[in-house]
Amino acid sequence: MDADWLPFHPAPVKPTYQPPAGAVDAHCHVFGPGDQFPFAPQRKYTPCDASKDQLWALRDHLGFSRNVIVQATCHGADNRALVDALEHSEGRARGVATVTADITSDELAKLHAAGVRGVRFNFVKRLVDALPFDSLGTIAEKIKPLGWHIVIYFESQELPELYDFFTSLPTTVVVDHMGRPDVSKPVDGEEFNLFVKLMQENPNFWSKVSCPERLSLTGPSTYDDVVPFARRIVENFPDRVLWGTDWPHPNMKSHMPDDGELVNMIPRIAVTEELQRKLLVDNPMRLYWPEEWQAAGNNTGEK
Ligand SMILES: O=C(O)c1cc(C(=O)O)oc(=O)c1
Repeated sequence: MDADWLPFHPAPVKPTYQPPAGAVDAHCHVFGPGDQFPFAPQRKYTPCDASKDQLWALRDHLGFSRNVIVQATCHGADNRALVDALEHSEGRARGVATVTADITSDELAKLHAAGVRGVRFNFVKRLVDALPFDSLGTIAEKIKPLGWHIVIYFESQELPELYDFFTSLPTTVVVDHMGRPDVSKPVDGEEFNLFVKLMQENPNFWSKVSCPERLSLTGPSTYDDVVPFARRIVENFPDRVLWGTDWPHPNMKSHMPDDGELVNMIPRIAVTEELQRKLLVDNPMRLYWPEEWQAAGNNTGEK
């Protein structure tokens, strides 16, 4: 692991906020273990191991029922650690993979059988060698028949340039971490308004209201400065938001968040029980477990 790597919190508090039954942690990762699932040669960081069993223990401790595991860039397009976790989740985890443009329909079918429902593309320059413009179009066409969605990770200052490209994507698109707003800027200022416009004018766009620990400038005691940004998204787009811990919090340099305290923030960003239920249960179930959601008598609605 890198010399300056901060490992995840060893003993998060038991949250005082109790999530609704069936809550989904819709953004988390597994790392390795490296001796079983080696990290990618082209990775930009070498993390600590963070295994599936440690993830399940955290899920139970926090009062959650399910996980959506997102392929971390340190594993590149080698999805073996992700697939292994999904296959040992007893149906309680779905995945978002990273694939290359030459992926075959057989390989996609295998990922689907394991529980993958989306592909992730990274536009954060410190995490990748090249931005995935060319491959994204090809891959989008390949995944469309499977009903998968695209997850994109980018930083707010890049959005003006990427806007037209993103809005041309043909599937449901999920944005990681609210498009990483600069929370020192006004919540109703030009920069965040552009992200709100993206969500407003493109009903196929969803947002994760995650990662206060990455975005906050005021720091870990309350992450107060992130709350108005997350609330604005939750209240304007209650049916298109997801929440996740981001465990094991790759590349945190300033501090390591307590995952229990992150859960305690949820009622501050989704302030009614109805908003909390949509954020933590209805929305992730519709997107990741639609058959089960429908079989239980719910409407799958617009994805
Ligand atoms: O900001 C990050 O460093 C980061 C990295 C990764 C990854 O390496 O996959 O995923 C995240 O959600 C966030």
